[in-house]
Amino acid sequence: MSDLPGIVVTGASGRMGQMLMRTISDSPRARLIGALERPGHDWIGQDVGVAMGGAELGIKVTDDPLEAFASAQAVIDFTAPAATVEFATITAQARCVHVIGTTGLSDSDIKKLDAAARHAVIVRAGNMSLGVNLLTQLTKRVAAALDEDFDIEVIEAHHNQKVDAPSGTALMLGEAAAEGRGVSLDNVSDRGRDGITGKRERGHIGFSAIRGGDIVGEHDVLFAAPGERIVLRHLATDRGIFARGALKAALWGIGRKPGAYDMLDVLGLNEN
Ligand SMILES: NC(=O)C1=CN([C@@H]2O[C@H](COP(=O)(O)OP(=O)(O)OC[C@H]3O[C@@H](n4cnc5c(N)ncnc54)[C@H](OP(=O)(O)O)[C@@H]3O)[C@@H](O)[C@H]2O)C=CC1
Ligand SMILES: O=C(O)C1=N[C@H](C(=O)O)C[C@H](O)C1
Repeated sequence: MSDLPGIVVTGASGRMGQMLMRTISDSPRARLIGALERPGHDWIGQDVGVAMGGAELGIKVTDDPLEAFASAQAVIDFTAPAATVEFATITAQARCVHVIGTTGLSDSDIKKLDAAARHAVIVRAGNMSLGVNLLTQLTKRVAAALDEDFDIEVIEAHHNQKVDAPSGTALMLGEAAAEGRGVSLDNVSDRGRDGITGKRERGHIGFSAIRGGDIVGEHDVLFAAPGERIVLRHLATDRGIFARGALKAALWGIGRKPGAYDMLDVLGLNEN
């Protein structure tokens, strides 16, 4: 039996679930030991390799998180807010690393995750790619360097199956811009403009969301002033960037002290 760290993937049949399982199975540094789906899903009881249309992997998809997490060193979770909050109480009991890519979490969900992080390592980010995490640092620096003559707008585009808006990444970029300006995003955020909205307020940070086709994920941070514009842009063309980031986070978290971490910690980009 291999002594590589054992990893469980939740939301196994999802776009990210399948990408994660392929990434882990191909990695020389980790092994896939479990795959979880919701009760009643067609994949329950099937071999996960076969369910994905490939060769047998010797792992049956389960709907029992307690059983699946018991022997895992890490759980990688890209599902939905209610599921992620439920899983966090179980990963905390099992003392395994919980890597969370799920977006659309409410403030109250995040409070519950922070409570679980008192007992277990949680690494959470709305985007696990190196490029976006670097872009948050650039956004913060540009926002700090410019005054409020520059209106900041975050524009994102995603596939037509995405259920939350603004995207987790757009919110990370908005937070970074607000931090650079020394303000709280909650006080300056403009979301979902429609109708007679009145003029744009100086100092506010706007968000716009496009949904269509199979767009993997595109984000612009626009700094617009009279006579000039700066655009910081990230284009994701392959979900492998998120899966590789999540696996890196899982391996980084093993053996670390309990706490709430993000990808800046994992990538060594944290300036604080
Ligand atoms: N942080 C990052 O880098 C990234 C984050 N994401 C985020 O990850 C999440 C998933 O995205 P994506 O893979 O595209 O979405 P999908 O809808 O393709 O996959 C989500 C999966 O989770 C499953 N699921 C939901 N609830 C449960 C549950 N209680 N138990 C087990 N499985 C459950 C769903 O099952 P069912 O279909 O039956 O509901 C589905 O298979 C989203 O929040 C997205 O924004 C995505 C890409 C990158
Ligand atoms: O749902 C997606 O697909 C993505 N979600 C994340 C987000 O909300 O920012 C990350 C990435 O953009 C893809």
